[in-house]
This record gives sequence, structure tokens and C-alpha cells, in this order.
Amino acid sequence: MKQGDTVVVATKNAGKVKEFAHAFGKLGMHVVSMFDYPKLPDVVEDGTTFSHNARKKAKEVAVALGLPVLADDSGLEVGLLGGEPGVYSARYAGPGATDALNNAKLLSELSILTANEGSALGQLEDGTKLLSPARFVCALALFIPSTGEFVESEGYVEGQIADQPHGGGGFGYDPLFWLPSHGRAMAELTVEEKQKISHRGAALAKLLQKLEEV
Ligand SMILES: O=c1nc[nH]c2c1ncn2[C@H]1C[C@H](O)[C@@H](COP(=O)(O)OP(=O)(O)OP(=O)(O)O)O1
Ligand SMILES: [Mg+2]
Repeated sequence: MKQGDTVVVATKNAGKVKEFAHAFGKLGMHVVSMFDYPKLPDVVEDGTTFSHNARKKAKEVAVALGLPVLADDSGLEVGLLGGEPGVYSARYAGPGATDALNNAKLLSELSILTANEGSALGQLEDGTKLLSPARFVCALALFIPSTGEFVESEGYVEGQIADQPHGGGGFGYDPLFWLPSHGRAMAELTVEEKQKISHRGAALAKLLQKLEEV
């Protein structure tokens, strides 16, 4: 990947597209996504790991297009829920899940577990309770059809689940993902700030490092 290149990202998530466009834009590259290839069939995400699903999304689209393709499979692992929703993060609330329904499901599951415990992790000045440690995970896979090879990386960011949303930025679980070290929720960060600390930003930095070494 070099300046002037177009990077194909196998995603239909507008939030991811925005973050990748920002990151690659700074490097002089242009991002296209599955919104630009509406006729390609959806990839079935039936892997048991983030990495498995990222490889599957990248390879199926790369083979269909005959181009190198990058894919992102990511999600939220919540301590008190034994790592759930994990690879099921996008479908946590069931068929027809939306970010809003997934966030509501997360809070209802956690409220059952934390109802009698006061607030284990503490409370913010506005009364928000912090319910559980959590982390975001991002697996990236680039499939190169001409060589049949994958380049892969993973990134993580640790935080805590808040019982009330904060901020209007980001996507997915960002409004509930509290960053104690920043005193803000992920959805209160700009794209640039999120990039610097997020699971996706970390995974992308590692992937670019690996590509330079090739
Ligand atoms: O930075 C993030 N901030 C908040 N939430 C996030 C983030 N990163 C992943 N998530 C959540 C959203 C979704 O519930 C799941 C990803 O599921 P995942 O299958 O990888 O993505 P997706 O289905 O939305 O789009 P696509 O598969 O087309 O790339 O984890
Ligand atoms: Mg998906």
C-alpha cells in the first residue's frame, strides 16, 4: 500500500468506513467499501474468532474482485459477561439488531448481574455507574489474491461499561464505553482522537508496520 493507492475495505459499516477513510487519507490513500460494490453478496460471518471472520470477509471479496482487500472483524468483550458479546457483538440483540438495540441489551444483561452490588467500579460525577471492565478487539486481515497470502494484525483497548450513554460520535457500543484514563466515553472522542487509542487504530498501525517489513 502506497500513496495514491485505492484501498478496498470489505465492510458495510459506515462507522468503520469513516475511520479507515480518515487513517488512509492521512497517508494519501483513498478508501472504497462495500457501499461502492452493492452487488457483491454479503459474507456469512460464521467464524468462532475475530481473526477467522476477518480472513473470511477479506478473501471472499478479494477473490470476487481480483484485488487485495482489507477486512475488519471487531467487537466488545465484557468482563462480567464472561467475554460476551465477543464475535456476536453485531447481532447481540438478535435478528434485526441495531446499535441502539445492542446497547440496550448490554445494559439489561449487566443490570441483572449488578443490581445488588451497588457500583463495583465506581461512579461518575453525573451519577453514571461503571458496571464492568470491558475491551474492544479488532482483527484486521488483508488478502492478496495474486500471492494467496494474508497479512493480519489485532488491536485492543481497555475500558469500562457505563450505565448511561455519553457522546454522539463513533458508532456501535462507543457511547457506553468509558475510558477511565481519559475521563470520557469513546463516543466523546473525535475520529482523530479515537484513532490514536482505539483497537482499530492499534491494529491498523501494526498492519502497516508489517506491510513495510514485507
Ligand atoms: O470501534 C468500535 N466502537 C463501537 N463499537 C464497535 C467498534 N468496533 C466494533 N464495534 C461493535 C459494533 C458491532 O456491533 C460489532 C462489529 O461487528 P462486525 O461484524 O465486525 O462489523 P459490522 O457487521 O458492523 O460490519 P462489517 O462486518 O460489514 O465490517 O462490534
Ligand atoms: Mg459484520
